[in-house]
Amino acid sequence: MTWADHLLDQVLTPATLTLPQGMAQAHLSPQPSAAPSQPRVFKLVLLGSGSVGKSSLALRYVKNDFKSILPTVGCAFFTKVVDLGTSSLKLEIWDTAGQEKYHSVCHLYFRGANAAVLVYDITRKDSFHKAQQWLKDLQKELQPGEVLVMLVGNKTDLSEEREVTFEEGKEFADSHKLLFMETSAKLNHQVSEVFSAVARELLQRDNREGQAPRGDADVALNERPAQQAKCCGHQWEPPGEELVSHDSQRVLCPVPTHTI
Ligand SMILES: Nc1nc2c(ncn2[C@@H]2O[C@H](COP(=O)(O)OP(=O)(O)OP(=O)(O)O)[C@@H](O)[C@H]2O)c(=O)[nH]1
Repeated sequence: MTWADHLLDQVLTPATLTLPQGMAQAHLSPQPSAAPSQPRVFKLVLLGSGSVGKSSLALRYVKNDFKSILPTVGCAFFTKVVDLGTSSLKLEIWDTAGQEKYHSVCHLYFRGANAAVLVYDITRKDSFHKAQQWLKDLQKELQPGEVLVMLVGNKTDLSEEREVTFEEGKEFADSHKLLFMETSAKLNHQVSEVFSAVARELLQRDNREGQAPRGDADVALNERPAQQAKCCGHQWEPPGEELVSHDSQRVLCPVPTHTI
């Protein structure tokens, strides 16, 4: 049995969906669209190799914290309301597992995304190449322009070990019309700027195109066509009973490994 099969087995067993204590459960019945007074909701997915700092960026942004985190299994889920002055929106941040053994599972999470942040570690060339591979995967599975993509080179505090120059990152981003920034989750350098830039661009696009956002995670997971995905020979459907959604909380979905 491969790791992906093993993970899917866990996903298909509702008993494994242990919810962190003290968190309310939100049932996955279809939700009405957000009322006009509610902030618009956008789904952002973090993609990239293992250990590049995806969870650390999310944790820094949502909780302004930096600490040792176990590798993500499956996906972790955060929400944050972003105040952009004249308007605000709610970002649902899906933090995917970067280890290669979870690669096929991660594809399940970028369905329905409004934005993807491709993260690499500036001290690891291989992670830069992997971010490029993720872009190809996104292009294969999504319509052009369907998802806003930002490239992020993390760990600028380790600049003496740098293997990817700023110019290389910028050049790749420009040639593919991606937003680009370098960050340090450790030093809290440019982290909120990444998410704010994505949020601002999403709002502008949404206003420009007059397109309704896809709604919150609960709704997204109940959209049958998006929900059904073939992976490793399985026809996969999320358990569908429960998903915890709490502002500024990290929730593991669907297979819990650790909570923050
Ligand atoms: N020096 C430095 N270390 C960082 C930074 N961001 C993350 N790290 C460290 O890099 C390691 C991996 O960080 P994670 O946030 O777990 O990486 P990830 O991409 O979520 O990893 P997976 O869950 O395996 O996909 C941890 O030891 C972090 O403390 C950073 O900006 N600078």
